[in-house]
Amino acid sequence: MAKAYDLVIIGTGTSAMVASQRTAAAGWKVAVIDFRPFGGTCALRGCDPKKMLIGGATAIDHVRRMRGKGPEGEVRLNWPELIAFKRSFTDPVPAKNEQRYAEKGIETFHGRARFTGRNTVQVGGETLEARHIVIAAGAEPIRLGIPGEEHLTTSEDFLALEQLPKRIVLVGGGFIAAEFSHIAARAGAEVTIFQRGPRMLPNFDPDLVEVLMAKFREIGIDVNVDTAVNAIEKDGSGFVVQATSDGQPRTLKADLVVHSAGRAPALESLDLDAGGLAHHKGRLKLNEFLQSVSNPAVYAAGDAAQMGPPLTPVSSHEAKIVAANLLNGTAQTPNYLGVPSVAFTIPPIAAVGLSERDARAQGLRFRTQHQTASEWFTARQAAEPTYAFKVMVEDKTDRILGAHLVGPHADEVINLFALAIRQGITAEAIKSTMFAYPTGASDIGYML
Ligand SMILES: Cc1cc2nc3c(=O)[nH]c(=O)nc-3n(C[C@H](O)[C@H](O)[C@H](O)COP(=O)(O)OP(=O)(O)OC[C@H]3O[C@@H](n4cnc5c(N)ncnc54)[C@H](O)[C@@H]3O)c2cc1C
Ligand SMILES: NC(=O)c1ccc[n+]([C@@H]2O[C@H](COP(=O)([O-])OP(=O)(O)OC[C@H]3O[C@@H](n4cnc5c(N)ncnc54)[C@H](O)[C@@H]3O)[C@@H](O)[C@H]2O)c1
Repeated sequence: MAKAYDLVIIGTGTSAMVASQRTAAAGWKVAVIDFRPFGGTCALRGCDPKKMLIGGATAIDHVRRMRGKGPEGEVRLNWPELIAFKRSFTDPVPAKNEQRYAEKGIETFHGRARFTGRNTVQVGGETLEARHIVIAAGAEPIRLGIPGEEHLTTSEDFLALEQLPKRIVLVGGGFIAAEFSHIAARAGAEVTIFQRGPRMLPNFDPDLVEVLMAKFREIGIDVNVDTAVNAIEKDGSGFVVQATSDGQPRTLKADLVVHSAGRAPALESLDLDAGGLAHHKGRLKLNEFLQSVSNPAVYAAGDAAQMGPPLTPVSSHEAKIVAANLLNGTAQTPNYLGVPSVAFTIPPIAAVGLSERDARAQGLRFRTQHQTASEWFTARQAAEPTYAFKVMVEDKTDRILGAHLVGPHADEVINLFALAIRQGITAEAIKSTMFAYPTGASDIGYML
């Protein structure tokens, strides 16, 4: 006999938590399913544990930058201690999550879910039948289709390493490669990045990435762009990485090879066809309401939906939209205006709104403030010369079209630009705002 629900959600990450709580609060009978410990990527295997490691590495980096300016003596990162500190946060997450679901009357199932019909999913030996199903299954590392890819360490495994090996190769040059390389280099590893694309961090402003690349060089990260990894071979206790760089073969020995070559919606095991769910090239076909185009009972949110950028605040926003559409009728669409993104390198790089290239491609008329600001107080007091910005303001409306920052506090200051872009606050209004001094935000007036 199938168990009956108003809503079954596949996943227990950010999207699932938000959607389940809102619908349960409205009196719906809700169940969530996960085959991993409850809590999802951000809290257990992504943003939060990563930020804890970045915190340790940042402390080391700050002391090193201040050498000869007060702080004295050698500091080094004790990796096992840092990982233990990270675990003090991550270990309690699954039990806390289970408790939150229980308190809200949301039923929980452990196991891999798959569709067996348009309104049914199976988990373990049980069949759950629901008026609606939300796919909040997140993303997983893409398959590279290269020999030896089974030797790759995932981002999940990297964040749980009890010891940090000496020679580390990162395959790919986006968010994960940038962040992990900055952590590992501060911890004393020899780090090499093989990035297939022509530059690192393609989601960020090229001029600011160029400023940040000086930091990669300074801390000894060997960045190879236009370099694709073709094969990974086992070599004793280590590996040999085979790559092609500008058409030339390249070989490198490593103790650890990390997958940082992209993630895609985790849909493979769901049996989408059994659920009557249209899909194309590994993506669900959804309408603007985040609803399946072929089965209106099913919605998706977060990384599994891949409608907006695969970031935690987007997952949360989409889950709110899905919950509203379920509860009040399908009418709301997600709004991706002013979604900030940060790569937590040390220092961080951040972006919100349009890139300069997209603003030009759209034929917009705007002024650009772009400067390397190593001599500004914010940079000097932190002994961090990596400090630059690019901000575009539309001529006609005085609205901010895009803001791009690299340097101390970029990860926090970008939020003020996000607020301005999303709420339509003009450059003049920001300039007339008083910001506490001396803070990262007190530089904003000079960036406009
Ligand atoms: C290393 C790393 C660092 C990141 N750092 C940041 C950051 O700093 N800031 C930021 O905004 N974003 C960051 N992200 C992205 C962010 O973690 C995701 O966008 C977000 O967690 C997605 O949430 P979600 O609810 O859509 O999916 P998830 O949190 O991934 O939840 C999906 C859940 O579904 C489960 N599941 C999958 N398939 C099935 C199935 N068939 N049956 C049952 N359960 C299933 C999975 O086990 C998982 O627990 C990072 C990602 C990674 C990998
Ligand atoms: N701070 C954050 O917000 C944060 C941090 C980590 C991850 N994430 C999320 O997780 C997702 C995945 O991160 P990611 O860094 O794995 O992917 P990414 O999409 O940021 O970068 C992947 C890069 O790998 C390269 N690549 C692909 N195949 C390759 C190969 N065979 N050899 C060499 N290079 C190859 C691509 O050129 C691409 O630039 C991101 O899209 C992001 O949304 C976010």
